[in-house]
Amino acid sequence: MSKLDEFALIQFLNHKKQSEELQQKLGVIKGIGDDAAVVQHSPGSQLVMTCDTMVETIHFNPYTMLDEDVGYKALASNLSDIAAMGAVPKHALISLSIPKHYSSSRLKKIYKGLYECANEFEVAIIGGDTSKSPKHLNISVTLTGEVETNQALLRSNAKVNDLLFVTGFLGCSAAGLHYLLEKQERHLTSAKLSLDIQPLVQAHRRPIPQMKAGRLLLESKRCHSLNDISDGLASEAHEISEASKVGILINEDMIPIHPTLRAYCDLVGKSPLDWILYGGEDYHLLGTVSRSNVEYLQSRFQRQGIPFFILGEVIDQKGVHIKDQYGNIKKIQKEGYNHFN
Ligand SMILES: Nc1ncnc2c1ncn2[C@@H]1O[C@H](COP(=O)(O)OP(=O)(O)O)[C@@H](O)[C@H]1O
Ligand SMILES: Cc1ncc(C[n+]2csc(CCOP(=O)(O)OP(=O)(O)O)c2C)c(N)n1
Ligand SMILES: [Mg+2]
Ligand SMILES: [Mg+2]
Ligand SMILES: [Mg+2]
Repeated sequence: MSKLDEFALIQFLNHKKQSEELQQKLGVIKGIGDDAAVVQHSPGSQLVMTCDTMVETIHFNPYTMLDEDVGYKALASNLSDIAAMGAVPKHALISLSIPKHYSSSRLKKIYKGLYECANEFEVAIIGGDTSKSPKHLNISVTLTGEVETNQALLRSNAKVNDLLFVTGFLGCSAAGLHYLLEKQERHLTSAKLSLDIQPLVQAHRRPIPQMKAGRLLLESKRCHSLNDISDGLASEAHEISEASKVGILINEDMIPIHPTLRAYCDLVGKSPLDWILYGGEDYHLLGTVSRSNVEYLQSRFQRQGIPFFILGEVIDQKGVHIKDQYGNIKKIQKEGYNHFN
């Protein structure tokens, strides 16, 4: 038996299992292979659909997350995929599998966090499903969104000579996770955290889906490709590179490093670059834009108070490459968070 690999498995499960005709007949504009699917809806708009799961022990445990955070992040991670299409979120269905030992007060806390996120980003929770689980809690969210016809921002449109941008600091969530796993204290509240660690833990527990940035990018009509960062910069850059059949060159000197991340890395002897490239769960948007449109987008983002960092470019040599401070270029592998690895 060969070993499981997440990306190979998804490819295998879905490779030519349905005819193009059937998908076309059912209005599929973009099926498997992006942050969300796009299907024909009404004349002016298309429906966007995504689902993501959080599993206790894999995505969270009592040392890393409070119950409210689990609910909040389960929806926030789905919102991030809707943002990565440039779409507006609409309706959500929640599926819960609950082990016997969970109390109703814990579930109420999970739902408190879930509704907090839903109300903040104007998502209607319209249903779901509930079952018992043998051991661990599992929360799955299916989220819909709406986008103007044929305007969804795909991974597959990056053009050689584009510049690569990101909408915020990376690596903070992975550093926050590292801190929480080392600390080994159950249900650690934010009030008990020192100020210098709070931004990292907050980035891990309460990621902010980049809804405004996604819409700004779509409405500007100047963004070529877009992806959200759930598995790390390296992995998501590879996804753009593969889908667009181009290469990506990241300039190490241009990668923004949050001062709190730098300070924490100095303290624990870790490299910020490792967490930035391979950590994941940042939920910022990574995309490409032609050089002539960078200034325009930079000023639009600045006016909205949203970060917009240029960190590389699109090249015609396949793969993802990184240039260090001495000008040396090396290839980076598609590593990062991969279930089963
Ligand atoms: N079990 C599955 N069956 C069918 N499609 C899947 C399955 N798991 C993932 N996919 C599809 O594979 C693509 C990649 O999924 P994923 O890596 O989870 O994306 P993301 O990181 O944006 O959430 C998406 O288009 C998703 O819908
Ligand atoms: C206890 C614990 N261990 C490890 C992690 C790290 N982790 C788990 S899943 C994941 C990647 C994101 O989740 P995934 O299910 O791959 O989401 P998707 O890419 O489908 O959006 C990371 C970095 C964590 N969040 N919690
Ligand atoms: Mg995604
Ligand atoms: Mg997913
Ligand atoms: Mg993933």
